[in-house]
Amino acid sequence: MEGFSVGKSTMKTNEYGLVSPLTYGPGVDAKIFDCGFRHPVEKIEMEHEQNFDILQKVTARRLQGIHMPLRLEMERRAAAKVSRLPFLPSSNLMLDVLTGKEDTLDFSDFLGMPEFREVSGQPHAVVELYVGSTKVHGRIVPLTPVIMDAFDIFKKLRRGAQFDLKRFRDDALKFRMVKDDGAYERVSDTAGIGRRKRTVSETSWKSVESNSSSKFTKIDPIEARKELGSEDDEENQSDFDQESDDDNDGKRMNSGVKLMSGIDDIELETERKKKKKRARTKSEDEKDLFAEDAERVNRIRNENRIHVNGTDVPPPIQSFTQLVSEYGMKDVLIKNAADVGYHVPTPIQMQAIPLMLQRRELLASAPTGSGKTAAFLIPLLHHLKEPSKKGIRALIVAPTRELAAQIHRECVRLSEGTHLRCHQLDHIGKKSSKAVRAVCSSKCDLLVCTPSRLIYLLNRDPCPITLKSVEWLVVDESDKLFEIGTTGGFREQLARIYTACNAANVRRALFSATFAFDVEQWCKLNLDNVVMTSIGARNTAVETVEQELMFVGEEYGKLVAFRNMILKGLNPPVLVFVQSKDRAKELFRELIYDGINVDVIHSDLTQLQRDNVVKGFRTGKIWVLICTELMGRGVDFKGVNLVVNYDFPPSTVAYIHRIGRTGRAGRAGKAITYVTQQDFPFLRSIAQLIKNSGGTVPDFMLAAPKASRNLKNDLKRHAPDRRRIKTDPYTRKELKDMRQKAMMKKGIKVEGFPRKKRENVVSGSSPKAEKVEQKSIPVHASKFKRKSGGLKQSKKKKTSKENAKNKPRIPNKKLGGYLWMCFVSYFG
Ligand SMILES: Nc1ncnc2c1ncn2[C@@H]1O[C@H](COP(=O)(O)OP(=O)(O)OP(=O)(O)O)[C@@H](O)[C@H]1O
Repeated sequence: MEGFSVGKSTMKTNEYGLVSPLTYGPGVDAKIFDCGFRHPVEKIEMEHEQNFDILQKVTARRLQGIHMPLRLEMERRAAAKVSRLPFLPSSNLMLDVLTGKEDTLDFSDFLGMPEFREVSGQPHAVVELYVGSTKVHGRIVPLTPVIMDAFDIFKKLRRGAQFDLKRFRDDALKFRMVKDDGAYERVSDTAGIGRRKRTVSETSWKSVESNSSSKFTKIDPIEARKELGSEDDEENQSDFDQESDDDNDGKRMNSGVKLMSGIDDIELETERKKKKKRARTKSEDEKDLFAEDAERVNRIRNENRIHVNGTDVPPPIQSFTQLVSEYGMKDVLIKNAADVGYHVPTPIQMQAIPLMLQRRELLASAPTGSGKTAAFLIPLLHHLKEPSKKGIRALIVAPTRELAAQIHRECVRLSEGTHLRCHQLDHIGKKSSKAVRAVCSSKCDLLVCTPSRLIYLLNRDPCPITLKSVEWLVVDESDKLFEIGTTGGFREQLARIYTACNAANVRRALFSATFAFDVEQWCKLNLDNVVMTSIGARNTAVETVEQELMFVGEEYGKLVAFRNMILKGLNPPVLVFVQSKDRAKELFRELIYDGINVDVIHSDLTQLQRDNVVKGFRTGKIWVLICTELMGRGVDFKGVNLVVNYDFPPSTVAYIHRIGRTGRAGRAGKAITYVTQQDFPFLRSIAQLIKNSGGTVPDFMLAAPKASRNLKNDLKRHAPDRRRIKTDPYTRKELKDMRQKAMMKKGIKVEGFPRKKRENVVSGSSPKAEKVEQKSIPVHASKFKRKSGGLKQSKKKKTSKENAKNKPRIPNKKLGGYLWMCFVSYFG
């Protein structure tokens, strides 16, 4: 690595000895090109001087990860005399721009066809370019002092390029590249432009006369070739030969001069033509190869339904072993992947892995269960290489603890034998876990966590954790983490984490099964040359799942339908989604006596209880797991056969994720969604989604009215009120509560509901608060309070007369009838 200063900034050359231009000056638009491709990698409009920094940043990034040399093309390339861009291995060359004044700008890389010019009495290879709107000439000079004259530079620059001698005839004449009489003379002297070497053409056409066709001195071509010098030299000049030959042909035709005489000359000519043909086929071959390659890449992408949006996207891989040969990945990682059962990459892995290996920032979306976890873990483990004392270098954020635990498990399996330390931030409290201690003492290379836990640590004073050495920030279920919740949501937490990862070289990758518009916009604005990749159509349900919408009438119809399904025969494991933890508990109480192994998971359970339930479900001890949205995303239970949406999902996105718990990794699965009258306003979008993914949906469902945006947003914020899941008789208290609730909903004022907080006359606090207080206050004080009678007074029994007076009317006959029906059906 060699460092040098260009203009105001200092840059380092990479292994190819390349540095991209830094100093173009305000008002010049520049495009950076990757030489393998013709798409501009970046376009920077340089309006201010600060923009140099942007260009420098972009360039620095490119130098880190790109395996191919960079090219820079002036925006006004059309104005330059270039028909085909020469491949420019510009190591050791720089462009000295001659502005006519004293100031000189330095360029280390440029594109343009050089001409020969006399600069300060010396011949130089010069290119024409623009600085701002001013046309200037740049002199190509060696960057470090080496013995290189203008011709050497010229030769080097024009390798692979067409050189138009006709066009640059004046220059060619000036530097005696052609003869005044029209015949061309080849200049192959490496010592200086003025010295000439006799060439085959020269020796053959020793005497060229404008209007004579007879006076030729015959020269032995073999001798001539000997004179010409080494074979190597000739090879180097092949392009030149070709062009000068072209021109020679033209000249000869024009002037009507016969240039050849004798068999040897003919032989020589045939040989030259053959050579020319060979050279042509070579360049054509190259072109064909490039076209073929592009076609092959497109074919692979089409076959796997890979869509990419971004510049300079590497081709997808087709096998994991390709990673070893093309990216130098350690065998152990490939072996670990094979041990886990990953032999062929899934489409998202095919494209996301090479992107991340090239340190590209990306937003990836692929169907549920398509292997996104490995798609980011494999390149992360490759980048981390081996344990380091720097601290956390890769951070993975996931919305739920269960998902974080799952990612951590997979990470541990894939990193076996690498000695990398992967941890999950799980238990934080007085008794911090081993993982937390490791994280706090920088003995962690890769950390998986939920945002809240990380924020908890970051908010501590003194902060026990640093994210300054994070090189990769991966956000799984990115659209969920971008959600703005009622209490601030994940977005704020994510923003905090994002700003805490402030290393200069940090890269970010966002993954999800669903694409959200705001995430996409954010990525475009904030990520560096982001690539967006998606598999198949965006925001669609996974195709391996058979989907069904079942109309069940009213709320109680759901339980009937579920029991019917059990009677017909259940194919466990089954996941049942309800909208809230209360409803999860209710359904659990209903099903527990039905003779099936059922359990429930929700956020009210302790961590240990949640872990045990998940474990039980994974090991097959639990057949039916009732859960909330908590398990809706990311969690990978192998072989779930059926997903039941007991409560209608709040959005199509939630639906996609919920039903994605089945039909994973190409397996088949089934999803049933119960629809009640109440769900009709939200039915249409999901019905349409099912239809689009090949499912059958009754027409009346497709014709359901469209929900307004407000209604949809409301549904996202608050789950709809649903009747309780219950078949055993209601207690008197429950009945009363239900009646009152129904009346409240209709806007009828009900006395005593919701029950007013009974205030203590003395303290002004509620009895509950008082109880807590009483525990902490001294005995004598509590005695005093009780004696004061505040509480007793409020508990004073009402007379039957008062009760009758206060008894609310029951305007809802329907509800009464329904309750009566429940009562009769249960006891009858
Ligand atoms: N290359 C592969 N070959 C075979 N199986 C794979 C491969 N990659 C991943 N899997 C398996 O596919 C299943 C789903 O993977 P993963 O959990 O990463 O999916 P996902 O795309 O993250 O899903 P979700 O969107 O639901 O989070 C896992 O059981 C995993 O072991």
